[in-house]
Parts: sequence; structure tokens; C-alpha cells
Amino acid sequence: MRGKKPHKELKLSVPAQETPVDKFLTASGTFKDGELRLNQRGLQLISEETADEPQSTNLKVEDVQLSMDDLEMIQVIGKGSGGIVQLVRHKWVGTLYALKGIQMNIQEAVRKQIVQELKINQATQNAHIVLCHQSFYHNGVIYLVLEYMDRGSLADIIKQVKTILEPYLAVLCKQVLEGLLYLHHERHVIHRDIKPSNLLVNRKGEVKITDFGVSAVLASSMGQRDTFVGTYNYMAPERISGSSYDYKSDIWSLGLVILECAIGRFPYIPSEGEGWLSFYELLEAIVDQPPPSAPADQFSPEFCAFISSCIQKDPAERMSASELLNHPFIKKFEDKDLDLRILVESLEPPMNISE
Ligand SMILES: Nc1ncnc2c1ncn2[C@@H]1O[C@H](COP(=O)(O)OP(=O)(O)OP(=O)(O)O)[C@@H](O)[C@H]1O
Repeated sequence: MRGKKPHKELKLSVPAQETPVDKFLTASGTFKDGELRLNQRGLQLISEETADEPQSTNLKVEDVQLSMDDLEMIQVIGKGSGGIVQLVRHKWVGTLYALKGIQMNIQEAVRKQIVQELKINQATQNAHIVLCHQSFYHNGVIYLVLEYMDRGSLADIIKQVKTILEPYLAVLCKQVLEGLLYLHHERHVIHRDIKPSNLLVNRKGEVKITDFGVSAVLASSMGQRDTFVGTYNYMAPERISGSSYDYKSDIWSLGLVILECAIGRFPYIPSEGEGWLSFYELLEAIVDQPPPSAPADQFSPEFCAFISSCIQKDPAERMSASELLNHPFIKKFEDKDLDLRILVESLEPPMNISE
């Protein structure tokens, strides 16, 4: 088996229990799961105590509720494990949105992800988190109306530029850390799926975190009870080995992403001339091998130290988001007035859309 090409993205789908969709639908076509109500007129979260009371049809929405009829489809811009993401335009106002549709084939794990994503999105407002304007349920699909990030994801960017220089990495990383600081400290949320395709960029040079499908609100300590549907490449060793984990698992993932952007390839490589034997071999490498590091002959001491402060196998040795925001690598470029716009303007946008 040796000599095989490395897997690009290793994904594992856990077998899930199917529950008939009508278990979650009321007679009026409202998707209902615990404290969550979602229909064509929008989303409502109600407290657990009132969850079993008769349904109020009076859903509260902040603004005028969007429906499918208001949106003109432009094109598909992405595909994730939950469904497709389309670029849409508001027919009357002209605003562009990314419409993420999640098919309600209603497997237990998928349903949990959606409910989680809706709850976290509903409560989250930060300059470095992709805004979810609204959500609605339509014909068996749950839709999230997301802020459109017109330069796509970091995965799209590194496909084009191969590597990103340290000064830009510092600016980019600072924005992700601010998003993580908000999630960890203010919302007590572990994102759990920080990876290049979940860090989105716009033409203003803003970087924002998205995709809360597998995120978790940390109560006291987090065990290994959750099933995970997604990419394992960026997963921290303590999560792979089933130990308890916390916010620091996001820091590990961020470190790997930033190192990947710097060196132009996923940091774990198989031994010379050999491919990964299997998905499990990579997981084993993450758990058993020393963590990857930035080559000292190619990068500044500050950058190497920053990467090492993130990619520590012992989570207690990893810095927190707030500590990393004060790291010399981030500080070094803070007063240089560097704008990520300069980098993104030189790139091909994922598609040509005129607003
Ligand atoms: N708000 C958005 N603006 C612009 N593009 C987006 C937006 N949200 C998602 N996309 C694009 O759609 C792709 C798919 O997103 P999605 O969150 O469904 O899955 P993913 O993170 O790529 O994969 P997975 O579901 O396996 O985690 C993203 O990689 C990105 O390119």
C-alpha cells in the first residue's frame, strides 16, 4: 500500500440513526426540535420549559423575513457535507447573500448539526464571524441566509497563491484570533472545525470564521461523547485520542492552518517518497509523532515561536486566543498598517459577480 498519494481531506461519516422528518414537522409545516422552531417565516428559539406548549404561529423576526420568493439564484459557490451553498441576490434590494441549504434527510447527526448551527448563528455577532442574517425552512430544506464573502475561503486563496507571506499571515491570523476570542470567552463556544474552507475572506480584506455545524457550547468539561462528521486533518490530538478537550483544540487547528499557508502544504507529510497508508496512519501521526514546526531557516523566530505556541500536543502548553493576540509575531506587524486587501485584490475572485 506504500507509495499511495496522501489523502487531501480525510472525512469520516459516522453511521447515523434516521428519524422520519415528520417527527420534527408540525401540521403547519414548522420544523420543530426541542427549543427550536423554524418555518417559512423564520426562526424562533423558545425556552425548554415552554417547548411542549401549543405552537405560537407568531414567530418573531427582527426585520422583514426573507423567503425563497425574494431570492434570485445566481450560482452554486460551494458544497459541504451538509449541503450546497449558493450565491443569491435579493430580488428587490439587490443585496448578495450566500444561501446555505441543508437537506433534511434527517439523520440524527445531521439534524443535531443543523440545530447547533442555527442556535450558535442566532446568538453570534462579531466582526470576525460570518453573519447569519436569517434562516427559514422551505420544502424539506433548512436555509441559512449568510453574509456573502466574495473572495471565498482561505482554501480558495492558498490554491491560487500557494503560500502566504508572514506579514499577511499575521494580519489574517489576528482577525481569526479575534473571532476565536469572542467565541471562546464571550460565547463559550468551541468551534471544533477550524480549517481553511471555514475561514472566509472578502474584498475588504476581512477574514471571518464560519460553519458552526459541529461546534459545541462548553458547559464545564467536554468529553468524547460527540460524533463528528467532517475533516479530521486539523483535529487536535486530544480529540483524536478521545480525551477531554476545550477551547485549546481550536488553537491547535489554527496553528496547523497558518503553518499550511506558510509552507504551502498540509504540515503532516508521510516519510520520504511514501504516501499515507490510510486515514488511520495520519491520525496516528498526529497523536504519536512530535508536532510539526515552522523551518527556522525559512521563517522568522517570532513566526516559529508562534506556531510552536499553537501546535503543542499538550493543550495546557498551548497559548489561548488572548495570549496569542499579544504574541510578538502578531505585535510585530500591528503598527505596519498592513491591509489584507492588497493580497486579495491581486487574486482572482472565486467568480465574477457584479453588484
Ligand atoms: N458566506 C459565504 N460566502 C461565500 N462563500 C461561502 C460562504 N459560506 C460557504 N461558502 C463556500 O461554500 C463552501 C462550502 O461551505 P460549507 O460550510 O457548506 O462546507 P465546508 O466547510 O467547505 O465543508 P464541510 O461541510 O465538510 O465542513 C465553502 O468552502 C466556501 O467556499
